[in-house]
Amino acid sequence: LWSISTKPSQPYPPGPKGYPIIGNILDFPKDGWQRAFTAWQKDYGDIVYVNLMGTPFIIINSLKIAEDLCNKRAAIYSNRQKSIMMKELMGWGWNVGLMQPGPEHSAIRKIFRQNLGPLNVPVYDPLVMKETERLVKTLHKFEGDPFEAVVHAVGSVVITLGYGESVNKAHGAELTELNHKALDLAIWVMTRLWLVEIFPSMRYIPAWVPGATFKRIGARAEGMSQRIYHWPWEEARLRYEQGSDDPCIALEHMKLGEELGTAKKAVAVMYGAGVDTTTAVTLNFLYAMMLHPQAQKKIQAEIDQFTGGDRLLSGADRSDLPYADAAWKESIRWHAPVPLGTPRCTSQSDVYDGMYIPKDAMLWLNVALMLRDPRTFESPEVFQPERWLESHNPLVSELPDIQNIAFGFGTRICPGRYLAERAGFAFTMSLLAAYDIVPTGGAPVPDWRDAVWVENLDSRPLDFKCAFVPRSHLAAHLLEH
Ligand code: HEM
Repeated sequence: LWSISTKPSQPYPPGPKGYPIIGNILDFPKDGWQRAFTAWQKDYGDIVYVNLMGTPFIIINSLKIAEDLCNKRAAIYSNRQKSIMMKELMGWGWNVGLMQPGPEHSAIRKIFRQNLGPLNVPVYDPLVMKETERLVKTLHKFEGDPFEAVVHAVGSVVITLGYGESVNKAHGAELTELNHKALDLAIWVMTRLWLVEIFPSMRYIPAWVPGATFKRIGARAEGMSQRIYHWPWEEARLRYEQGSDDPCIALEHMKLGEELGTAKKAVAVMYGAGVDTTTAVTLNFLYAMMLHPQAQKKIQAEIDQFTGGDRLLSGADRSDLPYADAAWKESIRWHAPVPLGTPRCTSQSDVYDGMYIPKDAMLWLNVALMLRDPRTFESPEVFQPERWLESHNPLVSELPDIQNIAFGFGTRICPGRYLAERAGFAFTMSLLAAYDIVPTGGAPVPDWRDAVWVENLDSRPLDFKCAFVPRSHLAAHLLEH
């Protein structure tokens, strides 16, 4: 009776048929969600509905629909999932990425706008360049997976920016390890279905009850998430009280003595939200370079002509390097660093194009598909920086802004996007200024059609290895000084 009386008058969006009660549980992929969602687009179209034991999932496969819902109807489509597992049991409630819109979310976004907005981010160039130089030196004649070196560079920028250089020096390595352990667990939890989300009263089951593994996972995660939240802030506060003047976002707010709780939440989320993502975008670019030596050569020629080949590149140089700028954009388009964005949730029911979207539906934005959509990009599977240059593509002004897709939409768009792009550009272009990026052991360049990436919330090349072969005196010169 309940099901008949609550049946909407409009149809749900199309999707796999499913079964009574369990819905589409049997159709739903255990992993590789982005690939499965993309395959469903062929069968069901740009908006797909699946029901997982009462939890509705809406999958958006087109940029126009994503913009219509997340930008034009932001009041309905800007919530996050009310995850009992993540927020209550695992202690991530302080994480702005999981908060519902409201005064606290807006106050934290304001802190990000002030500190990570496009006008302020260039202020951090000296810090970014210090880490760029260290990265270039670390990778001198290196052969293998550059992941560790890149994570270290991005992590140092983010921790120093948030808590100051002395906290990074003293605790950076430990903080990095803690964040990675906590995030690995959080991502594992977020990409699985938990019965406690469907039957919320299960959260009161004591942890010792056989089968209550979710409670034991929650307790383990809570210890880590609370330590990420409190410990580095307390370290920064200690230094502030001892009279340190180590510039960072935490210290600025301590000096002002206001919004401390809000600033603490803003700074605490920066590592988790910013490091793996910025590392992914940097590695994806290096991978694209290894697979496309012609594009690599063109960037290097442009850099050499601009700098004379004797200095590193910063974000400030981007406007003077049109081909490098185009290649950077193209690498984000070619492989989305966060292929499914961060899922949203509807705050109320809605009707879109005659289709019924229920309240509390989870909205998955298939960003990777939007960036390779043949309706928007010609030959989307081909890595082609020229598509972003007016000299080669007279229709360039009709292409969408890559930032407004890869970094999300509307009021929840990534607040770290300017920092991520500025640091990523400096790292990658400086590496190209110093090195040729080639396969290890003199192997031939693999066919780009065989490129594979890790399928996770953020996505980087799978089993990536390359060699950094000095191509100028730049790296040797840096190592001497
Ligand atoms: C290439 C690097 C990055 C990518 C691809 C990326 C991507 C994203 C995406 C797709 C979202 C979800 C947006 C939405 O729901 O529409 C997001 C949210 C977020 N990002 Fe980033 N991000 C990156 C780097 C960073 C950095 C460096 C920081 C901070 C230092 C950061 C902080 C955040 C925060 C706090 C949120 C949550 C915003 C909210 O829910 O209101 N991100 N990011």
